[in-house]
Amino acid sequence: MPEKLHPKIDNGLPKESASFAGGTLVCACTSKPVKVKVKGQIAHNHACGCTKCWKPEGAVFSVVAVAGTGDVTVTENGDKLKVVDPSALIQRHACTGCGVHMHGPVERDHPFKGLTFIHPERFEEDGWSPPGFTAFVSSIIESGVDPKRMDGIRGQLKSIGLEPYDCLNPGLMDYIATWTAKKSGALPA
Ligand SMILES: N[C@@H](CCC(=O)N[C@@H](CSCO)C(=O)NCC(=O)O)C(=O)O
Ligand SMILES: [Zn+2]
Ligand SMILES: [Zn+2]
Repeated sequence: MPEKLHPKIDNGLPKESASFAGGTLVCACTSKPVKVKVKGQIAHNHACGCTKCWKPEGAVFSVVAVAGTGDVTVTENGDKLKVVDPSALIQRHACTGCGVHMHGPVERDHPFKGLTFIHPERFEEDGWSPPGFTAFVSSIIESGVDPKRMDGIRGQLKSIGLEPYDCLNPGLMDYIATWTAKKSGALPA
Protein backbone atom coordinates (compact mmCIF):
# COMPACT_ATOMS: atom_id res chain seq x y z
CA MET A 1 0.00 0.00 0.00
CA PRO A 2 1.48 3.35 -0.95
CA GLU A 3 1.68 5.99 1.77
CA LYS A 4 -0.73 8.91 1.73
CA LEU A 5 1.73 11.77 1.52
CA HIS A 6 -0.38 14.76 0.47
CA PRO A 7 -3.60 14.97 -1.61
CA LYS A 8 -1.93 17.19 -4.23
CA ILE A 9 0.93 14.77 -4.88
CA ASP A 10 -0.58 11.30 -4.34
CA ASN A 11 -2.49 11.15 -7.64
CA GLY A 12 -0.12 12.96 -10.01
CA LEU A 13 1.31 16.43 -9.65
CA PRO A 14 -0.78 19.50 -10.50
CA LYS A 15 -0.18 21.05 -13.94
CA GLU A 16 1.37 24.47 -14.35
CA SER A 17 -0.34 26.92 -16.67
CA ALA A 18 1.68 29.57 -18.52
CA SER A 19 -1.28 31.93 -18.12
CA PHE A 20 -1.44 31.67 -14.31
CA ALA A 21 -0.93 35.23 -13.11
CA GLY A 22 -1.64 34.74 -9.41
CA GLY A 23 -4.84 34.13 -7.54
CA THR A 24 -6.66 34.11 -4.23
CA LEU A 25 -5.82 31.86 -1.30
CA VAL A 26 -8.86 30.98 0.80
CA CYS A 27 -8.89 29.36 4.25
CA ALA A 28 -11.18 26.45 5.19
CA CYS A 29 -13.78 28.42 7.18
CA THR A 30 -17.32 28.07 5.81
CA SER A 31 -18.21 31.50 7.11
CA LYS A 32 -16.09 34.63 6.82
CA PRO A 33 -13.09 32.90 5.19
CA VAL A 34 -9.77 34.69 5.19
CA LYS A 35 -8.69 35.62 1.66
CA VAL A 36 -5.18 36.49 0.51
CA LYS A 37 -4.36 37.72 -2.99
CA VAL A 38 -1.06 36.70 -4.59
CA LYS A 39 0.23 38.45 -7.71
CA GLY A 40 2.17 36.41 -10.27
CA GLN A 41 3.43 32.81 -10.39
CA ILE A 42 4.82 31.22 -7.22
CA ALA A 43 8.45 30.06 -6.85
CA HIS A 44 10.34 27.19 -5.17
CA ASN A 45 7.22 25.14 -4.59
CA HIS A 46 8.07 22.00 -2.60
CA ALA A 47 6.71 19.35 -0.30
CA CYS A 48 7.95 19.94 3.26
CA GLY A 49 8.17 17.44 6.10
CA CYS A 50 8.90 19.91 8.87
CA THR A 51 6.66 20.12 11.93
CA LYS A 52 5.99 23.84 11.48
CA CYS A 53 4.38 24.05 8.06
CA TRP A 54 0.59 23.62 7.86
CA LYS A 55 -0.60 20.27 6.48
CA PRO A 56 -4.12 19.25 5.53
CA GLU A 57 -5.77 16.54 7.66
CA GLY A 58 -4.01 13.19 7.29
CA ALA A 59 -1.09 14.46 5.19
CA VAL A 60 2.50 13.57 6.07
CA PHE A 61 3.91 16.53 4.11
CA SER A 62 2.88 20.11 3.48
CA VAL A 63 3.09 21.75 0.07
CA VAL A 64 4.62 25.20 0.39
CA ALA A 65 6.02 27.83 -1.99
CA VAL A 66 7.15 31.45 -1.93
CA ALA A 67 6.01 34.74 -3.44
CA GLY A 68 7.51 38.20 -3.04
CA THR A 69 6.04 39.75 0.11
CA GLY A 70 5.07 42.82 -1.93
CA ASP A 71 2.88 40.57 -4.09
CA VAL A 72 0.89 39.16 -1.15
CA THR A 73 -2.10 41.07 0.30
CA VAL A 74 -4.69 40.00 2.86
CA THR A 75 -7.98 41.12 1.32
CA GLU A 76 -10.74 39.66 3.54
CA ASN A 77 -11.21 38.77 7.22
CA GLY A 78 -7.58 39.41 8.15
CA ASP A 79 -8.73 40.02 11.75
CA LYS A 80 -8.97 36.21 12.11
CA LEU A 81 -5.22 35.76 11.55
CA LYS A 82 -2.72 35.19 14.35
CA VAL A 83 1.04 34.53 14.17
CA VAL A 84 1.67 30.93 15.28
CA ASP A 85 5.20 31.43 16.63
CA PRO A 86 6.44 35.02 16.78
CA SER A 87 10.01 33.80 17.41
CA ALA A 88 10.16 31.75 14.16
CA LEU A 89 11.90 32.96 11.01
CA ILE A 90 8.72 32.45 8.98
CA GLN A 91 5.92 34.50 10.55
CA ARG A 92 3.15 31.99 9.83
CA HIS A 93 -0.21 33.73 10.01
CA ALA A 94 -2.83 31.06 10.83
CA CYS A 95 -6.60 31.43 10.69
CA THR A 96 -7.89 31.18 14.26
CA GLY A 97 -11.12 29.65 12.89
CA CYS A 98 -9.79 26.70 10.85
CA GLY A 99 -6.05 26.60 11.52
CA VAL A 100 -4.91 27.01 7.90
CA HIS A 101 -1.70 29.04 7.56
CA MET A 102 -2.49 31.82 5.09
CA HIS A 103 0.83 33.64 4.65
CA GLY A 104 4.25 33.54 6.25
CA PRO A 105 6.51 36.52 5.56
CA VAL A 106 10.23 36.49 6.41
CA GLU A 107 11.11 39.90 7.81
CA ARG A 108 14.32 39.14 9.70
CA ASP A 109 17.83 39.64 8.23
CA HIS A 110 18.09 36.35 6.34
CA PRO A 111 18.58 35.22 2.71
CA PHE A 112 14.79 34.69 2.50
CA LYS A 113 13.96 38.22 3.72
CA GLY A 114 11.29 39.73 1.47
CA LEU A 115 9.74 36.36 0.63
CA THR A 116 6.41 35.07 1.92
CA PHE A 117 5.64 31.36 2.32
CA ILE A 118 2.19 30.26 1.16
CA HIS A 119 0.28 27.00 0.62
CA PRO A 120 -0.75 26.95 -3.06
CA GLU A 121 -3.38 24.22 -2.52
CA ARG A 122 -5.48 26.98 -0.96
CA PHE A 123 -5.63 28.86 -4.31
CA GLU A 124 -9.13 29.03 -5.77
CA GLU A 125 -7.45 28.83 -9.19
CA ASP A 126 -5.44 26.06 -10.89
CA GLY A 127 -2.25 26.57 -12.86
CA TRP A 128 0.26 27.36 -10.09
CA SER A 129 3.66 25.82 -10.50
CA PRO A 130 3.80 22.30 -8.97
CA PRO A 131 6.19 21.16 -6.23
CA GLY A 132 9.65 20.22 -7.55
CA PHE A 133 11.37 18.50 -4.60
CA THR A 134 10.80 17.47 -0.99
CA ALA A 135 12.46 19.28 1.92
CA PHE A 136 13.00 18.27 5.55
CA VAL A 137 12.05 14.63 4.91
CA SER A 138 13.69 13.23 8.07
CA SER A 139 11.68 15.79 10.10
CA ILE A 140 8.47 13.78 9.59
CA ILE A 141 9.79 11.46 12.32
CA GLU A 142 9.44 14.44 14.70
CA SER A 143 5.69 14.33 13.99
CA GLY A 144 5.53 10.64 14.92
CA VAL A 145 6.20 8.79 11.65
CA ASP A 146 7.85 5.43 12.41
CA PRO A 147 11.48 5.54 11.16
CA LYS A 148 10.84 2.12 9.56
CA ARG A 149 8.56 3.83 7.02
CA MET A 150 11.30 6.19 5.80
CA ASP A 151 12.79 4.00 3.04
CA GLY A 152 9.32 3.47 1.56
CA ILE A 153 8.42 7.14 1.80
CA ARG A 154 11.71 8.29 0.21
CA GLY A 155 11.21 5.73 -2.58
CA GLN A 156 7.67 6.93 -3.19
CA LEU A 157 8.80 10.59 -3.32
CA LYS A 158 11.49 9.68 -5.88
CA SER A 159 8.97 7.83 -8.03
CA ILE A 160 6.71 10.92 -8.02
CA GLY A 161 9.73 12.99 -9.08
CA LEU A 162 9.99 14.93 -5.81
CA GLU A 163 13.63 14.22 -4.89
CA PRO A 164 13.83 13.89 -1.09
CA TYR A 165 16.24 16.12 0.87
CA ASP A 166 16.65 16.32 4.64
CA CYS A 167 17.11 20.09 4.50
CA LEU A 168 16.39 22.21 1.39
CA ASN A 169 17.46 21.34 -2.19
CA PRO A 170 21.02 22.09 -3.39
CA GLY A 171 19.95 25.28 -5.22
CA LEU A 172 18.44 26.85 -2.11
CA MET A 173 21.20 25.57 0.21
CA ASP A 174 23.84 27.13 -2.11
CA TYR A 175 21.82 30.37 -2.22
CA ILE A 176 21.75 30.54 1.60
CA ALA A 177 25.47 29.71 1.89
CA THR A 178 26.37 32.35 -0.72
CA TRP A 179 24.41 35.00 1.21
CA THR A 180 26.19 33.96 4.43
CA ALA A 181 29.63 34.00 2.76
CA LYS A 182 29.05 37.48 1.35
CA LYS A 183 27.96 38.70 4.77
CA SER A 184 31.05 37.28 6.51
CA GLY A 185 33.42 38.46 3.78
CA ALA A 186 34.43 34.93 2.71
CA LEU A 187 33.12 35.86 -0.75
CA PRO A 188 33.16 39.38 -2.23
CA ALA A 189 29.80 41.14 -1.75
N1 LIG B 1 13.22 19.69 12.14
C1 LIG B 1 12.53 20.96 12.24
C2 LIG B 1 12.80 21.75 10.97
C3 LIG B 1 12.02 23.01 10.87
C4 LIG B 1 12.58 23.89 9.74
O1 LIG B 1 13.75 24.29 9.82
N2 LIG B 1 11.75 24.19 8.71
C5 LIG B 1 12.30 24.93 7.60
C6 LIG B 1 11.47 24.67 6.35
S1 LIG B 1 9.88 25.39 6.25
C7 LIG B 1 9.54 25.41 4.56
O2 LIG B 1 10.51 24.96 3.75
C8 LIG B 1 12.43 26.40 7.87
O3 LIG B 1 13.02 27.12 7.12
N3 LIG B 1 11.88 26.87 8.96
C9 LIG B 1 11.94 28.26 9.38
C10 LIG B 1 10.76 28.53 10.28
O4 LIG B 1 10.03 27.59 10.59
O5 LIG B 1 10.53 29.69 10.65
C11 LIG B 1 11.03 20.70 12.39
O6 LIG B 1 10.52 19.78 11.74
O7 LIG B 1 10.36 21.44 13.13
ZN1 LIG C 1 -10.34 29.90 8.44
ZN1 LIG D 1 8.28 23.36 6.47
